[in-house]
Amino acid sequence: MLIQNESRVKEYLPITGLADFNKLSAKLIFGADSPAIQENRVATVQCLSGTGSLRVGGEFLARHYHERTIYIPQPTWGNHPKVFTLAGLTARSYRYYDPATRGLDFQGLLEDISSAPSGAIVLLHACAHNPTGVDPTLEQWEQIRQLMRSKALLPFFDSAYQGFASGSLDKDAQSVRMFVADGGELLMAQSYAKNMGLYGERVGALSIVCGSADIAVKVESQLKLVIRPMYSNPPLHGASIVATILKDSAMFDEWTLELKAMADRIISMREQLFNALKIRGPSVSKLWMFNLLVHFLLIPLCQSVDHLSYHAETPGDWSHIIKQIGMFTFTGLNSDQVAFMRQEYHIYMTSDGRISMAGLSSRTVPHLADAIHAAVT
Ligand SMILES: Cc1ncc(COP(=O)(O)O)c(CNOCC(=O)O)c1O
Repeated sequence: MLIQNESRVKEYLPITGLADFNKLSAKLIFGADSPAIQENRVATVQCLSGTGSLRVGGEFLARHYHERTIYIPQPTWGNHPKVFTLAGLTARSYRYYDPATRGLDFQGLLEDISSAPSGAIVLLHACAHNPTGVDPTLEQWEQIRQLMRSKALLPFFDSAYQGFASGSLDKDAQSVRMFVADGGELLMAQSYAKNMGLYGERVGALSIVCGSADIAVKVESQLKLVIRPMYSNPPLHGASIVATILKDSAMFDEWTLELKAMADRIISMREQLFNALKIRGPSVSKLWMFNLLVHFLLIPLCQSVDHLSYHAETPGDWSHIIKQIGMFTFTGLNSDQVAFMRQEYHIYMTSDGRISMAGLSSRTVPHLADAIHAAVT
């Protein structure tokens, strides 16, 4: 890979990073025709990957924004609460995942965001929610946008998987672009760790969409005052790789093809795992049978019993595996079942039952399906 500006290979970058990289990153997420970019209302700084972008954004808000509370989805990426708390914000959660359906708790989300104080900050995963793999539909995103704008809540988008979820860079940015299109403000953290495979290069960007070009200039200068004493200026190499690819149409096209192939492979792993589990029969544990008995026999007999909030002890029909999207799947396996699979099948996943679909192959799917089936029956 020929890195442009060879003569600058080891020189410091400015505090805000590689200018080409910043412009191209904003274009990638907001779209080339974004009104915010055309009106120069976007302040973008290169940061140390997604984590660094979130932290710089958090520190900026703690210093300059009137509300210090940030609402974070429950569950979320494990590092989010610490990043924002250490930046000086107060992290609170909003309901996001429904264990019973292994889908979005949309009602709970709306209720919790509605009860946030006016002006509060709300963290939103742009696509491929980590760890659940559950994303709102476009209609639900529109409802979220209307609610947030009506309460003057400040969106802080986190995009660590653009293009990796659906295979389309534009599709995976739709949620963000809906908010930018309404002319409101937002913060946007971008990571190239996954979608460019640049994990260790620590390449990311923070963009703040402002109300005017004049405010964007002021915001950029305040961002420099956050960055300078934190890490002074960002690394050159990774940002040069990204800028070189985004600038060159042939390389960009090659990248989008590779990205789609990676996303399609993950989607195919989901289908293969779902089919492998389906042919192994229903995941019906004894406890699950007992619950069914209680639910359909005993409860109707004693009407006074409140409707038990019924949670399947096991994930049921597994369709959530193909409904969820992106790198991770929230299987619905509990910590005992995860421990069983570790001990008996040497399969390792986080204790909350999250698996990385990228780690699967056609060869390993049958072994995983055997282990899951043994764990839930
Ligand atoms: C939602 C989200 N935001 C931000 C980030 C930060 O990524 P980075 O700082 O590497 O760009 C990540 C990376 N997570 O890593 C995979 C895992 O959960 O084990 C992320 O998932």
